[in-house]
Amino acid sequence: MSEPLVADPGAARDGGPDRKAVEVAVGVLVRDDGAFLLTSRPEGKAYAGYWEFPGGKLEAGETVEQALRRELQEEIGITIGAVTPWKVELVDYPHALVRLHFCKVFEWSGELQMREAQSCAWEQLPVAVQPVLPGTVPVLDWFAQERKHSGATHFVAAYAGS
Ligand SMILES: Nc1nc2c([nH]c(=O)n2[C@@H]2O[C@H](COP(=O)(O)OP(=O)(O)OP(=O)(O)O)[C@@H](O)[C@H]2O)c(=O)[nH]1
Repeated sequence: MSEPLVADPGAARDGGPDRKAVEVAVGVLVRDDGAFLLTSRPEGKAYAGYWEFPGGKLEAGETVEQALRRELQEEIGITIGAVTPWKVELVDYPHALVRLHFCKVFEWSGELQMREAQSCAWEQLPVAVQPVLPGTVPVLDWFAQERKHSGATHFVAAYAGS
């Protein structure tokens, strides 16, 4: 009998026995005109300068909704209303295996304040800011499907090296 290629298929799917997925709550804020909010990752974090949807890791004992409320208050200074779970995506980065819980948010109060010195942009498809974080790209595809948008969803920076 041949050896199984994978001793624990579940572990392999999650990136290996030592790689437990980090749960992340991500907020997709959508304005009445359909524009959605992207923020740039602050200096000092992995993928600094890449554009993403605001959010962050769940702390011990938190639900996705609780984490999202806390993160959006901490990072961009707003108090969110109802949270609508949208999609869940597992992304295997060199620095981490993350499970992204994308939630739509249509109501919030307070002025946007970039408390971690990020930049922010209200975007439509195709997204004008770049580079976009790899884990963000599928979200743009989901928007494209919902909105029957064809063509590019974002732009990829040309190689600037010599
Ligand atoms: N917030 C956010 N994180 C994302 C997105 N897409 C994506 O792959 N990620 C990944 O999910 C993880 C979120 O971690 P984070 O660093 O933003 O969370 P955090 O604020 O709790 O971080 P900290 O503990 O370093 O302060 C990162 O590995 C990030 O690369 C996204 O659209 N938004």
